[in-house]
Amino acid sequence: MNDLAAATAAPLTGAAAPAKIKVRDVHFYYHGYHALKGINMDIPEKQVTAIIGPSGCGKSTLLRIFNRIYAIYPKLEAKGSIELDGENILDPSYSMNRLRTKVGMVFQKPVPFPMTIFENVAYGIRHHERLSRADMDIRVEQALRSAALWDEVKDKLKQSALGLSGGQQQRLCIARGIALRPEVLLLDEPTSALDPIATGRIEQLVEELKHEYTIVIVTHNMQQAARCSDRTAFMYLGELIEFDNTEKIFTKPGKKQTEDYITGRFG
Ligand SMILES: Nc1ncnc2c1ncn2[C@@H]1O[C@H](COP(=O)(O)OP(=O)(O)OP(=O)(O)O)[C@@H](O)[C@H]1O
Repeated sequence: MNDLAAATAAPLTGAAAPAKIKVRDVHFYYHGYHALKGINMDIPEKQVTAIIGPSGCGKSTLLRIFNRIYAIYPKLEAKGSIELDGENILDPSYSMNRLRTKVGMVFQKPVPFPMTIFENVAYGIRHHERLSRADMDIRVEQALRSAALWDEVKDKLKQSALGLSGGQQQRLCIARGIALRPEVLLLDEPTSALDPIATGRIEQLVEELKHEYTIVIVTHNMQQAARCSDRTAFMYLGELIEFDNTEKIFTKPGKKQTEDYITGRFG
């Protein structure tokens, strides 16, 4: 195969992993404001994809489309298609309930519910499934273990989640997301409210979770993207400028705008 044929045959990701999510010509409008302009990308399965770029470039908007959270607000509109395992999640016939079980989301600021640690995790499960008490205990323990929080909370499951530290609260929110057994985990600046030790713990957790989940993380922190992602997408003014292996983006970016951003010349 010559170079041109090889390049044509290669998936958009250029990565070995198959695409879990295929984004095709996605545009997004906030009351007419054109916030995303024709995004095309393949998010590889069971890898970590980081989205970076200056403030206001559309990172969070793109992430939020992956679970259609914008649909709860009137007059916000997405065009194009986002295929999750081959089905377009932007199609209104794709049920929100189904999407919630497949795609979990963790926000910038951990917001535990004002209830016990156990109930924080069990609450979402009850919405989707009927489990016996024993099965629920097992599910909650599994989720807390996966979020690397079990050992710290196993003796105080009946205490309020509001008494946990910020880093523990964020891991609890991750446990809450994992409890529904999603396939994709969206993390919107999950460590920006945390100290360096708690941040390190979450980054380590992301590294562990990627063996089971497809992870997309929005971060302002370029070192974080470099440390914990396999692929990095650089966005600017609503456009996807470059999307490649993280190492390449940070050592040999293909576009000048990417280079200017990662070398701190703007942003
Ligand atoms: N609810 C909204 N209504 C109107 N415009 C919005 C709304 N949310 C975001 N925008 C605009 O859409 C653009 C993209 O915003 P978005 O929050 O996705 O950027 P971002 O890259 O995540 O920024 P940051 O890094 O500051 O969080 C910005 O110009 C922003 O002002």
